This record gives sequence, C-alpha cells and structure tokens, in this order.
Amino acid sequence: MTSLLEIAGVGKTYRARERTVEVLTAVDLSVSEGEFVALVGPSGCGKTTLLKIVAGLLPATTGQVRFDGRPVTEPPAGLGVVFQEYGRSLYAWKTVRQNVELPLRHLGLSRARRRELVADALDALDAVGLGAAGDAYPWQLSGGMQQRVAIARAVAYRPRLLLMDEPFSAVDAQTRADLEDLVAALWKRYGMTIVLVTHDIDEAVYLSQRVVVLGTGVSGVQADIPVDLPADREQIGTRSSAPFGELRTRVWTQVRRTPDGEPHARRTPESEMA
Ligand SMILES: Nc1ncnc2c1ncn2[C@@H]1O[C@H](COP(=O)(O)OP(=O)(O)OP(=O)(O)O)[C@@H](O)[C@H]1O
Repeated sequence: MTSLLEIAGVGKTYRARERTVEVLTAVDLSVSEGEFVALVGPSGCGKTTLLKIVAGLLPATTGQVRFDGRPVTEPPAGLGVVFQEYGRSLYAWKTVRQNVELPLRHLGLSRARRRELVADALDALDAVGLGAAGDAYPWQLSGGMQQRVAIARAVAYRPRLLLMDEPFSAVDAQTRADLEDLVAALWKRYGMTIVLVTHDIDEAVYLSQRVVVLGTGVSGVQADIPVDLPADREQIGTRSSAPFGELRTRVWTQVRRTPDGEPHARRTPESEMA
C-alpha cells in the first residue's frame, strides 16, 4: 500500500503574549491509502492540534505534512473533515440536501455530476434513516441526525482522506453506536482513508485497523498498535471478544503512561501556567 499521508517531524508551539505552550514535538506518522487509523491520547496532548495541521488549517512550527506527495499548506482538495460541533457546522437556513451539496459547488463540477454525488451520499445514509430528511432543516433534526448530515456532506466530496475529530462525543450511547457503524459502512463503501480522533479507547479499537497513541509533554507518537480483529465487526460480538479486550488493555496502558514509563501526570491549567 502506498502512503497517502506523511507526517514528518511535526511540532507545534502555541505562542500567546508572554506564554508559549509546546504541544507537539516531532510527530512522525504515515497513513496508507485506504487505512482506518484512530488517534488517541490523554486530554490536551495535541490530537486536535495535529488534525488541524494535517487539514491545512493550522501551520506546523516544525516538520512537514505531505498529502498524496504534496506539502500541505492549506486545506487540500480530496480532504473531508467532520468535527464534533455539528450544530455550528451546518447552515440552519439551508435544507439537509442543500447543506450536503454546498461544498460541491466549489469543486467546479457539472450540475449533473454534483447531483449524482449528492444523491449517492444521501443514498448511503438512507439505510440509517436520513434519506427522507433531505428537505428538512438541520434545526428540525436530532443531534444524531444532524451529525449524519455533517458526515453526508463530508463524504459527498468523495474525499480520499476523511479526518474526524470526536465526531460522536455529543450524542447518546445508542446513537453513538449507530454512527460508528455508519462510518464503518461508509469507509468500506467508498474505500476512503480515515483518521479518527477519539477519547474513547473502545471506539478506537472497534473501528480502526491501527491505534496511534500520542504522548504528552516532549513526545511524539508513543505507540502504534495494529488492530488485528476481523474486518467484519459488530457492536456486541466484537466488543465482548477476548482479542478486543486484550487490545483495549494494551491501548489503555499506553495512554496512561508517559514516554519514560511513569504514570501519566494529567495536564492541568495550573501546570500549563507554570
Ligand atoms: N490556540 C491556542 N493557543 C494556545 N494554546 C492552545 C491553543 N489551542 C490549543 N492549545 C493548547 O494546546 C494543548 C493541546 O490542545 P488540543 O486541543 O490539540 O489537545 P487534545 O489532545 O485534542 O485535547 P482534548 O483531548 O482535551 O480534546 C492544550 O493544552 C491546549 O490548551
């Protein structure tokens, strides 16, 4: 498999007035075309920062990100993004269909091709109950349904790389499970490459082929754990299997330890000010 995404020596230091915060140092990671990678790590370790750098929304302080061989300096074509705050990312005055279609307008596609792509994306979501909601407005939908619209909009681009930052954290447990399975189905259907940031270690193991653990402090990637579970996964059977339990324990152990093997000290506003 060829590498679609190359993150090489990426570091980030935030500077604001008299204080600087070094968040990432020397992150090296490569993601192959078609892979599903989950990115986990203690709160504040820089997962969102890394995702924004990969998306071309934030410049790295050191190092470089390459997408399909080209350095990322702005949001590249072929990239889709889904963030947690779906409520803010949808246009309240546009219908579901119009929200999904909107980004496609900037791709210079013919009207017919655009309609085709939108129909296809909505089609994919039909099975989980969005199809009939095409003419509704986002504010008429539940949180879970709104997040489905945000996902539909991202996949309507047919992105080669889909970045997701805590996309399911604002919904209830049942909806979360449904959305997880929706994303797994879309990944298989479109053959996209997915990088998912999540706090939920079980979710990371359940969905991905590889869990990458980011460390805190002066560290980059702390562990890179292949998830060798069968490709066909199912919420109850997979999560209760012995290999799943072993993997979640391995990931947990890494998340709770600093790079030098000591238990991880939680980063607090006070420690950051020090
Ligand atoms: N614009 C900014 N200016 C200064 N510091 C920032 C800025 N954005 C983020 N930070 C700091 O950088 C650190 C990493 O933040 P980031 O959101 O990337 O971490 P995270 O791993 O995604 O956290 P969480 O898991 O809690 O969402 C935090 O300590 C945060 O306070």
